[in-house]
Parts: sequence; structure tokens; C-alpha cells
Amino acid sequence: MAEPLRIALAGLGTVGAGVIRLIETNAALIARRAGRPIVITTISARDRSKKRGVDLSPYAWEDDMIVLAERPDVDVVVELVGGSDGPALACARTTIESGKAFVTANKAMIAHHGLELAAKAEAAKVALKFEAAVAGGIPVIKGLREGAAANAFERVYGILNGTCNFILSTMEDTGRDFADVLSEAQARGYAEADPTFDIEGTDAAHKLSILAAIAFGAQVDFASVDTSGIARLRAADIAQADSLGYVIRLIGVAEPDWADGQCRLFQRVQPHLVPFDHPLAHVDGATNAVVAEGNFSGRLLFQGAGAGDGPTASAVVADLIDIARGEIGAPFSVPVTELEALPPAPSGHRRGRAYIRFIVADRPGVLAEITAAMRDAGVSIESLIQKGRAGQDGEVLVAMVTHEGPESAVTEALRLLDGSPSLAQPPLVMQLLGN
Ligand SMILES: NC(=O)C1=CN([C@@H]2O[C@H](COP(=O)(O)OP(=O)(O)OC[C@H]3O[C@@H](n4cnc5c(N)ncnc54)[C@H](O)[C@@H]3O)[C@@H](O)[C@H]2O)C=CC1
Ligand SMILES: N[C@@H](CC=O)C(=O)O
Ligand code: NA
Repeated sequence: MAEPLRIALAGLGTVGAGVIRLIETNAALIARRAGRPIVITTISARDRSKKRGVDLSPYAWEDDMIVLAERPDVDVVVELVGGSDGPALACARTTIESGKAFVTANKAMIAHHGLELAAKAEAAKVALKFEAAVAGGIPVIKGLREGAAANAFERVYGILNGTCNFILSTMEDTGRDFADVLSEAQARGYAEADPTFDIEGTDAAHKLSILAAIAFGAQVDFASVDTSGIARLRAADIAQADSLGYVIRLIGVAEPDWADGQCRLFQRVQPHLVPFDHPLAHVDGATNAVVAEGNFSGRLLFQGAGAGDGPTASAVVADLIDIARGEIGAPFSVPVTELEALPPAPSGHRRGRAYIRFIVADRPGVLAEITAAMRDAGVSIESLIQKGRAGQDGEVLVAMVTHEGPESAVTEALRLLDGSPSLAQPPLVMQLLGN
């Protein structure tokens, strides 16, 4: 059998420990499939003495992950530290500049610096791989780059954050409160080191921008993802959605927009109302699901565990197997110089149905004020619910679902209501996911 592929591992947290376990457990089958053994030689983390549930004694230790990246007895560096900049980025640059392959699960870094790193990797003719960075264990990057590579994609969308999906589906099933379920997601190893990245939608936006680049041959444009998270959702929204026949899921959507004869890229992460009969409505827990609509394949659905040690390790090691087989390829499917710089598409001329929730003062005339703004802006209301008190200072929750119409009309209605003393807080808008 050929020479082993020698791995250095930086970061020994949830995913790093998972990678060690996987490589140890499946060593023989990995060697058969890769054509040569994949062996970890060197490791690095912040705290050498921390208990991680894996035996670290077989591996050489480096305190500094830059020194790790420069070691001559290493073929591939696997970065599982996290953070868009700082040591992870320095490690990536050093690894590639040293002529070694680089594998990472770090979507924040790829969303911010993926183009620079890919350009460096292409120039150095080394592999840069990040399957674990998007939708954890689901081979969605491979799916788009390889299995569905013959298609022009019309849209990609899906559930890209396991923590949010775990929170939403658990709240829906058990009625437990947000903070309690978030703590459980953290304890299970799903959440980012800073969980605001999860609940504010940033993590899903990182992943969406990477996915969009691969699907549409565009430069990664994280800054243009219109992002909102789940922090403002209340249990009452979940109950209202349920009574209307929907569940709430944080969905990322990316599609080319040809509105004015020019191609722009629309990218949005937002909680959506998903009808009970849509496949994404049945995606629970930390599961992720990505729908890719190819012009010849039709609708493809990739579903599986989006977070956690085992599934994420599975994606990391799949990248290592590719490298052991000698596959380099362009990290974003086409060379960086050929990725298009697509301008961001505004949401204004999009059409759809929306759920709009107001928390209003409990006094006469408020409902009339809201419906007048809707009328004046041309928003047609399909259903309106004012159900009980929100439980805080005499405030009431008013929720409505609109008929299909331009999103710009909803924006205009909310502008008309902006600053109204009747509104106890800014309205919450969620799109309804079409079939
Ligand atoms: N946890 C999950 O389910 C998933 C995580 N990811 C990504 O994988 C990466 C790692 O995530 P987790 O394992 O969850 O994080 P973690 O917080 O459990 O582990 C991070 C590790 O990095 C080490 N570290 C931190 N600073 C360091 C430094 N300067 N030098 C060397 N080591 C350092 C820590 O000691 C720790 O061992 C992140 O980029 C995350 O976004 C991706 C997909 C799923
Ligand atoms: N924090 C992320 C981990 C995987 O990418 C998530 O919850 O999805
Ligand atoms: Na993946």
C-alpha cells in the first residue's frame, strides 16, 4: 500500500475529537477506500491537559498551530479551531504557502476569506476543502460539485443551522422556552463558541454564501446576505403558525435574479413559515436539509445531521480521503478567476406571502391603524388573528398572513407604521415558503 497521508489536527473540541475517533475506528476501511492509510501525526489545541475522551498519547503535540502548519512531516493540516480571522486564518495561509493541503470545517473563515485562500491554493496546486463547513455531515458541497455538476441551478435553499432547528422544533414539540433549549443545544455540541452566530442567523448566512458561490459560480458574498435570526420569535408565533398549518424554520435561500436583464444574486436567511406538507417541515432537531433545483435534475433534497461530532467528522474525513486519492480540484468548483462578481439582488420586487406579527398596545383603534396602513400600501390581508394578551404590560399580539403580493408593499406598510405609539416593538416579518 502507498505511503500514509500524514495529518496534523489543530483544534480538539467537539469536531476535533470526533475526527480522531472516526480515523481510529474506521482506519482499515478508510485506507482501503483512500488507497493508503490516513494517519494523524501531530495535534494542537489551547489546553494540552484537558480531558477529551480520546487518547492523545500516540500523537506529537505542538502548542502553536503555525509551527504545526510548517512541520515537514505533515501532508495535510485540518483546522477545527474556528473564528473567521486570528489563528485559524494564519494557519490556513501558512499551510497553503508551505505547499500542504488544508481542510477545515470553518464556515466563518471560508465565508470571509475563502476566495483569497482558494486563489492561494490554486496557485500552489494544493487542495483546499471544506465539506464540513456547510450542513455538517451532509455531502452537499460534493453533491453540487460532483453529482449534480451538469446542472444550472435555479435555486438553492434549506435549513442550514442545526442549533436553530433544534431550538425551533424542540420548542414546537415540547413548549420548552428558548433559553432552556439553547443551553441543551450548546451541551450537545451543536452551537458555535459564540451562540449568537447561530441564533442571529450569521452561521446560516456563512453557509449560504459558500453554497451560493458553488451553485452559481459566483464569488462568495457573505456581506450581501440579508440576515435575520430567531431571537425575536416567541412561543406565540410558533403556536400561531401551527394554527395556520405551518411550522417555523430558519431558511436560507439563494437564487439568481434576472429582473432587469442583468443577473444579480439574491441571498437571504430568515425564519420562514413552512407548510406542513413541505419536506422541510419535517426536518427536526439538529438535522439540516438543502434543496437544490437543477435545470435537468429537478429538485434534489440533501438531508442529514447538520451539527455534532460524528457527522461533522464524517465530512472532514471524506475530504481527507479525496486528498489521499490525489483529488485537488478548484475549491469553489470553478477556478477563482472565473467566479462571477454578481451584484446583490434587492428583495423589493420579489413576490410572496408573508406572516407579519405586531405587539401592540391594548387599546381601541390599533387594529384599524394597522389595517389602514396595509390598505394604503396595497397589502392584501388573507387572515388576521388577535388572540389573547401577550402577557406583558397589557400588550396584545396581532398576527396576519398576506395574500401573495410584492414584498415592497409590505415594506411600505411597515414604513407607514414606523414610529407609531401603538406598536410596542418593531413588527416581525416572516415569508411563507412556497412549494
Ligand atoms: N460543532 C459542530 O457541530 C460543528 C462545528 N463546525 C466548525 O468546526 C470548528 C470547530 O468547532 P467545535 O469543535 O464545535 O469547536 P470547539 O470550541 O468545541 O473546539 C475548538 C478547539 O479549538 C481549540 N483552540 C481554540 N483556539 C486555539 C488556538 N489559538 N490554537 C489551537 N487551538 C485552539 C480549542 O482548544 C478547542 O480544542 C468551528 O469552525 C465550527 O464552526 C462545523 C460544523 C459543525
Ligand atoms: N453551530 C452550527 C454547527 C454546524 O455547522 C449549527 O448549529 O449548525
Ligand atoms: Na457538508
